[in-house]
Order: sequence, then C-alpha cells, then structure tokens
Amino acid sequence: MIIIGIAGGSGAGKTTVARTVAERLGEENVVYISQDWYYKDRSHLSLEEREKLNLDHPNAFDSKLLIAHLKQLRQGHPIEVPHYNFSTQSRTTKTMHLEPKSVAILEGILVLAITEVRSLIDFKIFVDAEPDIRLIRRIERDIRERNSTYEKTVKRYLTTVKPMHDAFIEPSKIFADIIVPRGGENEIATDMLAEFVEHYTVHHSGGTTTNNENNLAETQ
Ligand SMILES: Nc1ncnc2c1ncn2[C@@H]1O[C@H](COP(=O)(O)OP(=O)(O)O)[C@@H](O)[C@H]1O
Ligand SMILES: O=c1ccn([C@@H]2O[C@H](COP(=O)(O)O)[C@@H](O)[C@H]2O)c(=O)[nH]1
Repeated sequence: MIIIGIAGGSGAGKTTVARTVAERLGEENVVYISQDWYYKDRSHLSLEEREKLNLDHPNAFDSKLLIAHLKQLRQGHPIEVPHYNFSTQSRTTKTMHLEPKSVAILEGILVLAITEVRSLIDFKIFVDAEPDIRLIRRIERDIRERNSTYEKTVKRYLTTVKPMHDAFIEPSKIFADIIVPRGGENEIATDMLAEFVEHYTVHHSGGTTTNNENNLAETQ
C-alpha cells in the first residue's frame, strides 16, 4: 500500500483534490482518510470551553491513533475510524469500518507538519491557495456545514487558524514532493497526480494488493 499525504491550509482545497484523485483511481483501489476524524474528543468540556480551543495546533489531534491506523492498514488489516462532530466538537460513539486498499489518501492541515505522521507518507502533496481565498471559502463552509456564524469563524481565524497556519502549516510545505497551486481549481495538477499514482501503483505494487511486501517504502 502506498500512502499519499495531502496537506495545506484550511479551505485550500485538500478535500477537493483528494476526492478527485480518489475518483480517478477508482474508489475500489483507494481508502480515503481525513485527519479531521482524529480530532481529540472534547465532550468533557463545556461548549464555552470548547469554543476557545486551539484546533489548529498539532496537539489538537489524536496522532497516536492515526499512526496506529496507518500502520494497521499497511499490514493489510482493517481499521475502525472515529467519527468527529464539528458542531459539538466531540467524538460520537459511531465508527466507520475501512478496509485496506492499494492506495491510502490521507488529507489534513497538519499531515506534513507532524513528524511521525509525515514519516509514514510516501507521496507528499501540499495544496496551496491564497489566504483571502481560503478565508472566504472557510467562512462560507463553516456557516453552511459546520454550524458556525460569521463572527465565530472570523474570531477563530484570527486567534488560532491564521497564527497556527503561519507557525506549522506553511513551514511544512518544504516537505512536499509536489505543491499544487490554486487548490481545488487546478485540474491539470490533479490529473497529473492521479496519472502518476496510477502508474506508480501498477509498477510497484502490482495493482490492488494490500500486503506489506508491496509497501512502496520497502521497494525504494
Ligand atoms: N475551485 C473551487 N471553487 C470554489 N469553491 C471551492 C473550490 N475548491 C474548493 N471549494 C470549496 O471551498 C471549501 C473548502 O474546500 P475543501 O476542498 O473542503 O478545502 P480543505 O479540505 O482544504 O479545507 C469547500 O466548501 C469547497 O466546496
Ligand atoms: O471542531 C472543529 C474542529 C476543527 N475545526 C477547524 O477545521 C479546520 C481543519 O479542517 P479543514 O477541512 O482542513 O478546513 C481547522 O482549521 C480547524 O480550525 C473547526 O472549525 N471545528
């Protein structure tokens, strides 16, 4: 199994790129994982306390669980991923069963910034977009999909999203093998990415196998 990591700022277009590449490769060949699912559970805190949390720092994530899951998939074992509710900022009791496939796409703001996560990634992608574009998309999406308001989203952006972006996300760009400019709008980059992964998977893992013998890291 090869692991593709897609990092970039909030609203850059990571999910859009990840979903497009997954579609191109065929859902039967790809297991899609979002780092967002691994936000730590905050249900023990009051809503007021949860609203003040820094959700853009590496410590906000249960990276230990994410790393364990990536290793399990690599060894050909299925995983049960947690379900995170953005509206309540806590984990629900639901989980989702994921089977190993020949390609895993891991997408999230800090997948290249957290050393132990990054070290498990074979192809490192950074999706780039201008800060104003990311902010506009973030405001629209948080109001539409994440039960937020304009005021709450802007406050969070200024207090944690932007400073953490500058401190952790932007500096992680240096670890990328490929930087995709203009986020989700860049069809040519997405096509090239899918083409390359397809070619690499076929030549290095014999197609849809999932066991550890075909681990890209071991073939290099
Ligand atoms: N090219 C685009 N044009 C307009 N809206 C876009 C484009 N790409 C992404 N979006 C929208 O912007 C928001 C953030 O995109 P998304 O792919 O979820 O980014 P990320 O995963 O990096 O936060 C989503 O609501 C998405 O539909
Ligand atoms: O409960 C939460 C948890 C996280 N966030 C914000 O989400 C983004 C990361 O997700 P993207 O899909 O990459 O935008 C991060 O900036 C957090 O601030 C949230 O709003 N609520």
